[in-house]
Amino acid sequence: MLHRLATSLRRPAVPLFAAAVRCLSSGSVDIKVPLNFWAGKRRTSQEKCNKENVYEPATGRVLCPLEPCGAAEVNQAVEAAKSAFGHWSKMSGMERAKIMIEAAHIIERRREEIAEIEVVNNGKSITEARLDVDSARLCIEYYAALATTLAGQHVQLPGGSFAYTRREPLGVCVGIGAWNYPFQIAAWKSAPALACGNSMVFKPSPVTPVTAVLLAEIYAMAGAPEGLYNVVQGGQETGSLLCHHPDVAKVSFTGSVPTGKKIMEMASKGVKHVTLELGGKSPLLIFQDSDVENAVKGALMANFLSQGQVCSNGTRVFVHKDILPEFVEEVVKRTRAIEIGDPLLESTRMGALVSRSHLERVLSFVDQAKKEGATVLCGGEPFVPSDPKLRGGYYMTPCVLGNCTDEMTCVKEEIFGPVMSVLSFESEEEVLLRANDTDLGLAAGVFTSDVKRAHRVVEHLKAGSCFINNYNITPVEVPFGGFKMSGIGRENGQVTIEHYSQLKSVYVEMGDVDSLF
Ligand SMILES: NC(=O)c1ccc[n+]([C@@H]2O[C@H](COP(=O)([O-])OP(=O)(O)OC[C@H]3O[C@@H](n4cnc5c(N)ncnc54)[C@H](O)[C@@H]3O)[C@@H](O)[C@H]2O)c1
Ligand SMILES: C[N+](C)(C)CCCC=O
Repeated sequence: MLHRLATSLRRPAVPLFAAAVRCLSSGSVDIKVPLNFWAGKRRTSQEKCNKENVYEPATGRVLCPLEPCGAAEVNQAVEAAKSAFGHWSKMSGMERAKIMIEAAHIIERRREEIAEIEVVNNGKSITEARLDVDSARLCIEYYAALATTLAGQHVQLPGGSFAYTRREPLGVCVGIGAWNYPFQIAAWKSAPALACGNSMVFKPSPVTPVTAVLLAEIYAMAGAPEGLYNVVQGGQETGSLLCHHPDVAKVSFTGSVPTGKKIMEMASKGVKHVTLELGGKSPLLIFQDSDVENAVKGALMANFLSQGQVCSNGTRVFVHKDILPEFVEEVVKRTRAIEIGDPLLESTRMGALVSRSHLERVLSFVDQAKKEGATVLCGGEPFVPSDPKLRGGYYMTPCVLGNCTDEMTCVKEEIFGPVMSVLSFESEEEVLLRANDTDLGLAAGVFTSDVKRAHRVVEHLKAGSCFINNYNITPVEVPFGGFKMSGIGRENGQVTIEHYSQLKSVYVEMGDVDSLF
């Protein structure tokens, strides 16, 4: 039975999964239910350390306290996952798929409610949050379908002997998420893990702890065994307990490069499998033969989704010098027109950044850019909406920086906010060298109407996800992940099955043992 999230409010209390109608408004939600979940139930943590508040970015109000899990709770969650693994891993792919498809149906029916809660906790616009929920659902549907196809190989050997391979699950997998796509990340990790027969303990970012628990309730409602997908809340201490836990077989992490390195180090102690989805500073190359209207739209998609807090963002926008004035005029015009404000309103296109400290960090990058000689072509200022209830929210105007050079901090470092740096280039050879001059390699894009140039350029770009004449589209059928320091492993697509399973080879002798001894 679903818990009632929310909401002793200034308005009537609303059960989370009450009805598929719009029910929340910014500034009206208090979360009163526990956010940890294991062995089929929401749980309160007994841990006394590291308590912190969870905020609503749109208003700056406290939503709830975060109750982090300590060693005792982490052990209970892992124990629950171990127990579920025993049962789940023995089910057929068809049986697992049935439950996952049911979970996807629940998500489809509850789309609006899940999206609203995501907005309240994350600050992104409701329009984007709905698309994130759709991506989560599609991912679960996709891996449910793949679960039914998991199979091994038969290999004929001399004398009638043979071998076969079995694709087996890893065991208890840990997922650790970032705050920019809380529900989507939880689904992108759990769907392939569960499809392969694993169980999962997921730790969301302490900044956005709310919607991963909804996913736990959804899997439970769909008929998953108790303990199949569990949620423990907390920050680095809880994450570290999970990474070191001897009963954990794999850690799948989404977050920053520095934390990713620590995760890999911790996992290496137990020789655990890792997937690392890390940061980026991706280039977008716009050639003189581009359709400029589409290139401008692509640059906006590459920079301003989720208030610019997207790992794959193409924040280094290289524009051929012949079309630079035309491009800049149009991109600035459209950036100025982006409607900022209450993320729960349909008309809003940019909501609030995730936290006060993150907003200040992003604004400090704009100040630094000015000091280093970049020109602010628009935005880059704190924004205070006229609605009094939003005055404490974490808003800024989306920013386009001109006159940028490769050495500037804004061009070198991941800002993770709505700040686009525009650079000029003259030749394909030159721009490729500059585009690849980074330790990161998550994504890259190219706009051109020359099909040969498009493929030639993509071949030379050192990035895991490349876009031709579009940007930041991530269909769940297509693998997603980074080159270089942007990560290890992939999410989505068929290949991810290999990252959540292991092969067993079985040799079968049909004759006598031919012993050398
Ligand atoms: N490649 C991708 O798919 C992808 C997607 C989203 C975000 N990101 C990256 O994530 C970053 C922003 O997210 P963030 O600020 O939440 O990242 P972060 O690295 O600060 O935190 C990510 C998660 O790791 C946990 N964590 C922190 N220290 C830990 C430790 N020592 N042991 C175990 N867990 C620990 C955090 O609590 C959080 O859940 C950006 O760099 C962005 O590019 C990457
Ligand atoms: C769906 N997006 C916008 C491509 C985001 C992918 C996940 C990275 O932060």
